[in-house]
Amino acid sequence: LNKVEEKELTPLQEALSQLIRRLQRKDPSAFFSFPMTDLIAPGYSTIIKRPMDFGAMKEKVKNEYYESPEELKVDFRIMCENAMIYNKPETIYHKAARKLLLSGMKILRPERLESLRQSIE
Ligand SMILES: CC(=O)c1cc(-c2ccccn2)c2ncccn12
Repeated sequence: LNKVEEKELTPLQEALSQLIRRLQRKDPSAFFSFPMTDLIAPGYSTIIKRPMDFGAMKEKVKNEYYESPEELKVDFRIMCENAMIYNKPETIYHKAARKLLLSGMKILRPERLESLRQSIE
């Protein structure tokens, strides 16, 4: 290990990081990379009770917050649903969120998470 203690990732952290990489490829405009601010989204913090973004998910993986891939799936769904709540249906953000949710649910489908969990037990 070099001076700055480089922590090895656990198998779960490796698997979750790979899932996030796959999910982020479905957000080419990076609409979901960073938390919303009331500056770019007026009233966001009063309307959305559980803000979530890919950066926050990566931080939770790093801090070993997630104990299973299913917990990551919950945050992913919240992130997409937040955008479909805050943004009107005709906006690019609402449409991007709906599309991202659909493609994400394929990546995170139960069978895949099952076999992933078995592979790291
Ligand atoms: C995801 C979302 O709700 C969102 C992302 C963005 C956004 C805006 C610029 C760059 C990246 N993401 C945004 N802007 C205004 C209102 C809502 N949004």
